[in-house]
Amino acid sequence: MPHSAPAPDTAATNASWRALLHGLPGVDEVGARARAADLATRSIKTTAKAHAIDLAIRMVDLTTLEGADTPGKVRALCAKAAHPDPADPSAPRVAAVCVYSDLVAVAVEALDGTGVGVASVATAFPAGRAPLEAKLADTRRAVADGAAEIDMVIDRGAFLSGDYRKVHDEIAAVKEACGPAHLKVILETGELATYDNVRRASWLAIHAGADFIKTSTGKVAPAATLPVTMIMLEAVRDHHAATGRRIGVKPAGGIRTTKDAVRNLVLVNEVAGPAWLDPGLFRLGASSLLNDLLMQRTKLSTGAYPGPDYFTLD
Ligand SMILES: O=C[C@H](O)COP(=O)(O)O
Repeated sequence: MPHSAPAPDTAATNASWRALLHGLPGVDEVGARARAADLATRSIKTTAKAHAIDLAIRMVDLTTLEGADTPGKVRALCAKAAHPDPADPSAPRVAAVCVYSDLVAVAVEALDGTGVGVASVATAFPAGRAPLEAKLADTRRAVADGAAEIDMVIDRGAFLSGDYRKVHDEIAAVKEACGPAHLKVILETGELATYDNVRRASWLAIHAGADFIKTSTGKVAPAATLPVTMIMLEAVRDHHAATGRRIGVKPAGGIRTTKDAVRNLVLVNEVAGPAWLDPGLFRLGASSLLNDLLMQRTKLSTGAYPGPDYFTLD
């Protein structure tokens, strides 16, 4: 059954948003967990695995979002993003480096000419508790400093109170402030309580102008679980079927191993379809996944794991 419906017009009342979102089909929670678990057991052949690892590397948003981040740490991360394996130039670069907005200019300079994008979290990440004007100023600053992608958080308090119009209008305002930059909308699914809410928030974000929907900030558990990513993939699949427009998906938070990455790729292929097996439509937000992908890549090509100090720390 399609999980999409025509969006209300821009003047829609909160009641009409509520009627539409609560009119979406409910998620069978047990069935969703079982399907995601079943897909997670699929194995892939060695040749496909080499391809999957390189694709996963190209999909990584290499992330550092710590209070202790420094320009030096961001420059080191950028060097790694552009040349993940200095001993093997065939290793692909990652999609983007993701940093706080005050470090965007540092990342933009460090990545100039590399083809790696700069993404910035914004809108009072991770809690999103600030007046809209502050969120818009944060967004505009990141874009002015050169961020090509903005990762915003939704107002979970408003969403859980049923104030869907507020959530929608805030996303739409941030989208406008983004100008040419792509907008990823973080749902923080670990705070949304139910899979039905994950589906509703996905739908709301898509209709408010999201270019990507993203699971989590990485600061709240559970983060990017397979059932949640599956529900979000269903939403973008159904939106595409209804409108012809493709929205991207970004699981983020707790994705640490090649096995995690491959499971996500299987899910993408099976649920949204092969068109989404592209960094333009699927990203893996992760601070410490890249090293494992590089280790497994080296193992596949040489037959042996590199030593523990071979790759620089994520
Ligand atoms: O957006 C990405 C997340 O903040 C990264 O979370 P992680 O440190 O669990 O990989």
